[in-house]
Amino acid sequence: MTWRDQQLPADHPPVKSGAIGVLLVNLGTPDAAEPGAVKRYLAEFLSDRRVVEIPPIAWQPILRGIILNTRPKKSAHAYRQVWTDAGSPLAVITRQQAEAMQARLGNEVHVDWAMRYGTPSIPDRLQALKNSGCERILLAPLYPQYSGATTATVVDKAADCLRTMRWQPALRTLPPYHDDPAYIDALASDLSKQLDALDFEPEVLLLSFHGMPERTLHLGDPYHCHCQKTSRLLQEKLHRPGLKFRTTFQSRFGRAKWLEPATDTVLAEEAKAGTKRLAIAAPGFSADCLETLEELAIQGREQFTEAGGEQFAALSCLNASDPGLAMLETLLRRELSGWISA
Ligand SMILES: C=CC1=C(C)c2cc3[nH]c(cc4nc(cc5[nH]c(cc1n2)c(C)c5CCC(=O)O)C(CCC(=O)O)=C4C)c(C)c3C=C
Ligand SMILES: [Fe+2]
Ligand SMILES: [Fe+2]
Repeated sequence: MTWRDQQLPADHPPVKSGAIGVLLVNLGTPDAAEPGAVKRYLAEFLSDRRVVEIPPIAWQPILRGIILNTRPKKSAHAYRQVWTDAGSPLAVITRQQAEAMQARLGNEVHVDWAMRYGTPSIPDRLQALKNSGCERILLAPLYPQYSGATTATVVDKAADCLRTMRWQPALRTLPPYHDDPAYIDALASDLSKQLDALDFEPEVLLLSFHGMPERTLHLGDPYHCHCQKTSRLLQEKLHRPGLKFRTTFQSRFGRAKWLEPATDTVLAEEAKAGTKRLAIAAPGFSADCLETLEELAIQGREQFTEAGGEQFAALSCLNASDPGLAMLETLLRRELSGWISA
């Protein structure tokens, strides 16, 4: 019997110790493609002050009075276009990534996954890792480019959860990896393969990142710079002299000015300027989701072809592809060094 066991009351749950946990986290998604579930998800997501930086006294009446009464129906329709038998693509792919990391990293670590908004929640999975004996946890927000609205809010949520624990696990976080050679190489190899497999040769490749209010750039958020750097490094690595690259920002939300140029504007602009063949990739998304499968692959195609474009392809995200998983393993092992054997 160890010293610690001796301190526990007889009815205390068993305490295992010394394990290492990894928690992969992505943005979150509704539990079902129906308005009620979308409303619950949007209420949590859009109430996060890291996401909408308007004082709650001004924002909450707009959110509760207008947005949550109109957007869920429209968004649920969009979700239905991409929903799978196993659920929302973002959750399905994140789970696949976690299962693959468990197989690659072996029994020395427990790998789990969570969603920042919706389920499975960060507190729920952090507590589960702790209950399974993890005294050290690597928190991995799956956002290559840092922003307050994504990476930071994951860390905030984990910290809120740790605040409730008497006996906290030690926490490490995965840094942004927008310029990491492992990430750029994985994207270049995966996108090259997809480009070579197309039945047409694109004249233009759009690199579309999720947008943010432009104001966040002036307030010092590095997101825009991280996106531009990823884009530059990826173009260099892909090395396709005949291909024109453009970096754009998608998914504008609300009335404020967002980062430009906007993906939908550029799609129409390119087609009107005579581009007939175009491909689009979304390097900032580690998993395909509503924003890539519906907004880019479905709406983007319509925007391009209605403006005169002829051939269009939306390329997949890294998802659970071999290059994507190898990259994730490299990044995680680097952060786990000293915690697990090499
Ligand atoms: C890659 C990073 C993301 C950033 C940065 C980001 C910022 C951001 N998003 C909204 C509003 C919405 N985003 C929505 C969906 C969504 N956003 C991201 C990623 C980033 N968002 C992902 C991966 C997804 C897809 C989720 C899924 O279920 O597949 C939505 C919901 C859908 C809809 O109703 O359109 C909203 C709303 C804001 C305001 C914002 C600003 C900082
Ligand atoms: Fe978003
Ligand atoms: Fe969208």
